[in-house]
Amino acid sequence: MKVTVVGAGAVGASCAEYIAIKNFAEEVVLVDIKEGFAEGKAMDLMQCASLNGFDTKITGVTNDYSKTADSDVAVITSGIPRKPGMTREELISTNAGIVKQVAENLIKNSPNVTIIVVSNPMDTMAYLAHKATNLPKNKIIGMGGALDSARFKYRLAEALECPASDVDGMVIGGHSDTGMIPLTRLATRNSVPVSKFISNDKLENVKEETKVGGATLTKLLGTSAWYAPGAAVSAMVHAIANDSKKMFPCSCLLEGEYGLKDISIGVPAIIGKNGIEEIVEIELDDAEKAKLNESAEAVRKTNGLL
Ligand SMILES: NC(=O)c1ccc[n+]([C@@H]2O[C@H](COP(=O)([O-])OP(=O)(O)OC[C@H]3O[C@@H](n4cnc5c(N)ncnc54)[C@H](O)[C@@H]3O)[C@@H](O)[C@H]2O)c1
Repeated sequence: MKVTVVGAGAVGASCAEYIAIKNFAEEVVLVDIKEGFAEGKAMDLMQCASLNGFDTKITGVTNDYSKTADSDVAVITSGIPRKPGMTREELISTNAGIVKQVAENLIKNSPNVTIIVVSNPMDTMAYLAHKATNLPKNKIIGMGGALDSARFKYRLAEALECPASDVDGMVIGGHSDTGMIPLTRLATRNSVPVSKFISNDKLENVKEETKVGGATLTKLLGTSAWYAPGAAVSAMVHAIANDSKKMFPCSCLLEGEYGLKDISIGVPAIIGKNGIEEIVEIELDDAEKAKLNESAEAVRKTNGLL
């Protein structure tokens, strides 16, 4: 498998590193617009090969898409991240132009590529990638829910005072501080509803901490996070490479599922060699349905700024 990662910054490089460490891809091409930056990151990462025991070949190029030709998967992380106090939506004016141009360059060189969009505001950037490339809807996946769900599980494990591997949970909806919907009703610890272990107040707190998970880190770091975002993308790339049919909540173009149309937003989907193999429609209660509709309205408002 050949993977292109556009943007060799914090998230792009972390994603390339996790892909290499998992040792399932033949080649990762890092692309950046900053002269020499991707080449430098690729060289640094390749110097980990003998230490971390991987054979994946990582190369870096400055804005040369000919080197990305025939990629199976491309990850778009190019663009600016938020600074403390900013919302993801505020990045649209800079990132929309970058994502559109990058998506067009990618498909010129890899017409059969599956694209994973990471740049924010992610749901709108995934929608834009659909419009810019006209790829089949299963070939463009927005990464948000995989990360938000990992953050949800982290907060659940913290509240339950148990290992994260004991808990399961999912976040759907828009990838924004207000649009995320952590599904506390369905979260479990080894199949037992988490409400058996913690109070409703604590569960409400977990939900709120999850929603501002990115903002909390941005405040601490001065820029947005990269390790968990990189790990979340690499898990999705791995599912495509292995045709694992693993379920991730991710931003999918909806055509009537969940009663929504012409919008890319976070819902559970099966990920395999064809990208989105199937959108899974789970039964939501009335409150969750209302939240999803509200979240979709907010995403549509941001889409209107394109
Ligand atoms: N979806 C998510 O869950 C999630 C999580 C974290 C970050 N993000 C988003 O990912 C993006 C990247 O974040 P980061 O922390 O890696 O930022 P960063 O600044 O560290 O890296 C971005 C890189 O993109 C490059 N770039 C800019 N324009 C480009 C172009 N036209 N072509 C190629 N490269 C270009 C920059 O030179 C830079 O190296 C941001 O928009 C951020 O908000 C999304």
